[in-house]
Amino acid sequence: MAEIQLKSLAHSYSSTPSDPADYAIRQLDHVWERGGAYALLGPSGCGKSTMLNIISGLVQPSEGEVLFDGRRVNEMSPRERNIAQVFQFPVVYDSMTVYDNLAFPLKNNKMAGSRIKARVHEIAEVLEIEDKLYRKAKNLTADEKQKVSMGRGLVREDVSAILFDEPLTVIDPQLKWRLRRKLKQIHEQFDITMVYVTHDQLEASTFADKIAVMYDGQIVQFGTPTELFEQPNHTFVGFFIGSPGMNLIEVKRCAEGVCFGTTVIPLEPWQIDRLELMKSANVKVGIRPEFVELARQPSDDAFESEVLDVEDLGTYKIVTVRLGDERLKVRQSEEFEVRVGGQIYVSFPRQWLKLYVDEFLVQEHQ
Ligand SMILES: Nc1ncnc2c1ncn2[C@@H]1O[C@H](COP(=O)(O)OP(=O)(O)OP(=O)(O)O)[C@@H](O)[C@H]1O
Repeated sequence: MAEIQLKSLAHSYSSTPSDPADYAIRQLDHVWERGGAYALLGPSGCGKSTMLNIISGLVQPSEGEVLFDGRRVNEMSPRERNIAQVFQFPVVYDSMTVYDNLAFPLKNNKMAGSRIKARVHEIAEVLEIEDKLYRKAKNLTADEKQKVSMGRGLVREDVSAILFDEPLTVIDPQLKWRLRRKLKQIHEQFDITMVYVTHDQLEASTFADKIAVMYDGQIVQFGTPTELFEQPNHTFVGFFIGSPGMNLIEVKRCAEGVCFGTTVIPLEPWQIDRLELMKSANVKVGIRPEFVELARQPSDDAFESEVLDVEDLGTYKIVTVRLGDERLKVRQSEEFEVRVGGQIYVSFPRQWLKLYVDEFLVQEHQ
């Protein structure tokens, strides 16, 4: 397994890129550490597959370097890089048995017969396809074929990394959860560098120790699921992670902090200091629905608002309130009694109120 470093990497599918929008990957530096379990999370078209294909060597980056353990691999073929890649749809040899499909990459590497047998059985057991080993792949269901496809990647002990490109798309929803857990277990057992591409936050956080969130060809944040939730570095991370996503309000500077309409939101002194140094007019505040507080009685730091909607989700409620012209989502416990059309008082605990300038988080220590 290897540490994978992307150095000043950028990629455009156009031969004459002239502005940032022509790039599928905008210039970035990133390190996937040796043995880590990572997810690459982002919406359709943000550049996830392009990044994976650059790592595996299927795509040559137009700028920058790919280094495995410090060694440049740009000129190396996928085979020379020794990367296993599992795609969205199964890649199996239909006419071969499951056993032969799994043994194929090992035979290619001239592994001894007895070791091949042991390894194929080990992986088949982990993936729960031992009873299918001597069936022809063409007779398997789509789920089973994808398990074989994953097994073909996992079976190789010597790989630099395993890259998964939305591997559970064809898998039945019931099985998806189990397979995700399985992959995590396999990672713990074999300690291989794994990068898992997905647009599903749940899939990313069950599999990965750290998640790289991609947006518009950039990695906007690389952190643990908790960091992405509690301290989103970019408004996109706030919006994309969480259900519902972060409340984001466009604001203007004013004496005590920032304001929208007649609502003034006080800021911490360090936030005011930082804001003074920044010229941009693109200023937002963000707060997650989980951290907004609601009360039936007024208080000094609460704003009067109207309840627009209550969505009961069984174990909790999502309350929509109107504050000025803004609509905010608030997550409340099932027991919290609230009536549509009623008055309610909203407050924003300071530690959870985030300030964004040009979509990036303003931090105390930058
Ligand atoms: N072979 C190609 N030629 C030209 N443009 C491409 C090619 N492959 C991808 N793109 C473009 O590059 C951008 C990034 O695509 P990419 O497939 O890497 O994103 P993604 O995040 O993996 O999306 P998805 O989840 O839909 O697969 C998109 O605008 C896409 O249209």
